[in-house]
This record gives sequence, structure tokens and C-alpha cells, in this order.
Amino acid sequence: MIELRNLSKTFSTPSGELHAVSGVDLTVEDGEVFGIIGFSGAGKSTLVRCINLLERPTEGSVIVNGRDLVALPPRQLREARKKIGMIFQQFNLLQQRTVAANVRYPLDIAGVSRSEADARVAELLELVGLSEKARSYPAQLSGGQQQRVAIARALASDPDIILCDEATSALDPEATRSVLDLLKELNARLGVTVVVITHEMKVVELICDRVAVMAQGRVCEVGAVQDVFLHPKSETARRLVSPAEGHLEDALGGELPPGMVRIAFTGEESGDPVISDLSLTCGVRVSIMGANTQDIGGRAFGQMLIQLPEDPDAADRVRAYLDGRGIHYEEAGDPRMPGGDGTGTPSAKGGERQ
Ligand SMILES: Nc1ncnc2c1ncn2[C@@H]1O[C@H](COP(=O)(O)OP(=O)(O)OP(=O)(O)O)[C@@H](O)[C@H]1O
Repeated sequence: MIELRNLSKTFSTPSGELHAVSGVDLTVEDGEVFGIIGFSGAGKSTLVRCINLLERPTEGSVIVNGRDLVALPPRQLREARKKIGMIFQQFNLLQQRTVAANVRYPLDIAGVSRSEADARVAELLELVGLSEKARSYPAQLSGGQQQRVAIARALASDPDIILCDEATSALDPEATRSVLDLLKELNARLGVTVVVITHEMKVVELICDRVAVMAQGRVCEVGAVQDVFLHPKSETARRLVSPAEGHLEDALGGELPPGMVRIAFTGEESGDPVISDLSLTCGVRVSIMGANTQDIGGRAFGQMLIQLPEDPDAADRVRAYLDGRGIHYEEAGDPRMPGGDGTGTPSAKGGERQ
């Protein structure tokens, strides 16, 4: 288990003190795939680097498997760190060494015998599906393959935890998917706890069990991925889940007009037929104001922002239709603004079905 208690990290910069992480309390359970999401500069990387003390916190504790890393003497800290692997956006492989030599590197440092290291490298490369690339150099591999090498290297010391700092941000969608699938598989097979730092909600949706949302160095929301996806409570979560809503809000000076509704698709429905069927059934026209849905095999995933008709009866018919089909929706916009429900909770009808 990872327990961060009142964790803060302040940097001294020429323009003064910069509070990159402020008073974070967070618990990651054993065997979880845990996401930390936020926009650029939110403090995600600093926070994750505090977990293995690549950054030493200015204040607070980092308790891993019951021991506060901050309080450990250097030798014990080195031992504890071996149980925390890390992968990075730019892979950080040694370019002059082969794939096998990269994976072997931590084993050499740990003084593992040659024959044992050979066997372990072969096993790890097989685990990440790269046995036939053992003699290749990183530059001869695709980005996705290089990240697999980095994962194999991170696994070499048999860690309990793998920290992933924007591990798929430099990859195309296909490679992203395959690296995330691999991490999920390793989590299931080896029971390794995975902490994923990302600015992409898609990454969180694909592999995480729970997610913490960060803004300005603080955690503003923590919850099961499904809950945060369907009912984002913080401004940051709402903008990450439904970017179109944020863009529209900005364009309109911070407030959305009444009658705008955010529909969440979680794979049960296909987005376009829902909207056309809704129009036909309710006899109304709805405007799609924005969407970040993806159709995968005829099923939609993501969020769609629609404008309900001005006529209250027609708008009620649309809400009744969505309720009747069990489609999750919430009134869009910042609930703290005039016209919102002021609570950040799901609207009276929508969204409470699940
Ligand atoms: N070594 C450092 N010295 C000074 N300031 C730093 C240092 N590292 C990070 N910061 C600052 O701390 C804040 C948080 O940075 P951090 O990289 O943790 O955010 P992030 O959410 O990971 O963003 P990104 O996704 O852009 O990396 C930023 O304002 C950043 O400029």
C-alpha cells in the first residue's frame, strides 16, 4: 500500500517559492491500477516522483508497505526503492546498449550472477512480447516497443509498484493501447500495483480502477473511474471528462446557457443512433454542441454535450427519453454558477440510475 500523508513539495525558483504539491493525502491499495490525472503543471510528475523519492518532499510522509521512506536511512531507502519500478514518457533507455542489455542493467547493478541474469532477461522479454528483439538497439524499435523494453527493465527487480509518468504520451493510439493492455495484464498476472500519471481521461478509462484529479498541486477529487466519469464534481474533472464543455464555457465567458446536458456513453449505446432516435421519438431537434465520443465496434464511449429545446415540455420529453433508456446525463456547466444545482451532484433525474 502507498500512503501519502500531508505531502508537499516546494521548489525555490528565481521568482520565489513554487508550491508544486501542497498537502496531498492519498492512499493507493495493493494491486490497484491508480490514475493521477490533471492538466499540465498540476503537479502530477512531482507527486509521483515523491513516491520513490526521486524528489524529496518538503513536508509529509510517503509510507510504502508500512514504512515511511522519508525517514529511512540511505541503505534501507535504496532497498525499498528497488521495489518501486518507474517508466517515463521518453522511455529513458540506454541507446548504445541492446534491448537485452537494457533490461539486464538493474540486474548487473544488483550483482545478480550472469546465468541468473540471462534467464531473467529472457523471461522478462518474453513477458513483454519482445524475445526476438533481444539483440536490437532501442533506435531500431518503435516507440511502443521501446516502452515495452522500459517496462521489462522496470520489472527486473521484481517490484511491488510500477510508477508510469505519462508513459503513453509519446505514442500513437495503437501503441498506447498495446502498452496499456500490457500494464493491465501485468497488474492482473503479477499483482503489481500500477500508478499512472496522465493528462488523458482515455488512459484512465482504459486501465485504472480509481483516479485522483489534481489541480494546482492539490487533489481535488478521488473516486472510482466510473463515478468520476459519470459524475465529475470538480471543475478540473469536468473539463477533463468533457473537454467540449470547457471550450464552450471559455468561449461564452465562463457560463453555459440553461438546458445544456452532458450525456455519458459507457459502451452500451451507439452515440449517433441515440441522438437521431431521440429526435424522432420526442419530435424535437437537439443540437450537438460538442462530443468526444469514440465508436468502438458500434458502441460509444465518451461524452456528448447537447442543447435541449427551449420549450420546457419538449425538454422534459428528452429527459424522460434519456431516463427511459437508462442513459446517463447531467446538467452541464459549473454547478456553482447561477443556473446550476449548486451541489455538483447528479441532476434529479439523470445519472442516478447507476
Ligand atoms: N525542479 C523544478 N524546479 C522548479 N519548478 C519545478 C520543478 N519541477 C517542477 N516544477 C514546477 O512545479 C509545477 C508542477 O510541475 P509538474 O511537472 O509536477 O506538473 P505536471 O502536472 O506533471 O505537468 P506536466 O504534465 O506538464 O509535466 C510546475 O509549475 C513546474 O514548473
